[in-house]
Amino acid sequence: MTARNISRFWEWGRKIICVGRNYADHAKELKNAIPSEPVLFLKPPSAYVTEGFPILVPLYTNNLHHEVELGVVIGKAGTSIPQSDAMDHVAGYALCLDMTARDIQDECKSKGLPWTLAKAFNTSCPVSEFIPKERIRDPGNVRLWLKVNDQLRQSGCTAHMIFSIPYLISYISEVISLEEGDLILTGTPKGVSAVQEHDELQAGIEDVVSMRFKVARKDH
Ligand SMILES: O=C([O-])CC(=O)C(=O)O
Ligand SMILES: [Mg+2]
Repeated sequence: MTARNISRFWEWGRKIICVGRNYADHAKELKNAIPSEPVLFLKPPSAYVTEGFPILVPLYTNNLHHEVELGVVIGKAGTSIPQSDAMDHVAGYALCLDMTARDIQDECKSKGLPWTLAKAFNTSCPVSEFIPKERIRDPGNVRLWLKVNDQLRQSGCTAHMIFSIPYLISYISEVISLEEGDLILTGTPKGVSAVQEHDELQAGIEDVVSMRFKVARKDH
């Protein structure tokens, strides 16, 4: 058996831990309160999709949104990681989309139900190629952007995260042990909007990476 390569972390079957409402401008656009503690939810590894494959719109939504986010790939396992050691547990990054069935999420919110159907469906986590840690010197200060059919929809800077990457690693690992190959999605800045079948999404991290995905309707 060949050694597993972290640059294909999405094939490892590890956890995807997502942080919600980590940018005040996005919390505001959806009329949510600014959180005093991180809001967490999970996606299963079956949510991964890589370039060359389409993002599939679930049959039960009429309002699928894009959310561009910086993903942090864990390279060293840990529990109760202190903030001061947190960056030693990072192998690298990936640009990610947290695809969200907004109509279903709104329904879940109003009924007090979990967001699984809104956030965790197949292809709900498109990812870029793996970005080795050295290629982003300051992950707390990079610009993320997303275009739909060449129109800029999201442009935000990770400097505006409410909770920093070291804080998130420490906070999450207190509750959920982190393992090599896990991915943390750090939340989206403002500008989320609906996508339709045949749309093309392009997203990037300035000077570091860009990626492209088509949207397709799931077959019955
Ligand atoms: O659905 C939401 O608004 C929460 C979320 O994932 C984010 O803020 O990135
Ligand atoms: Mg999100």
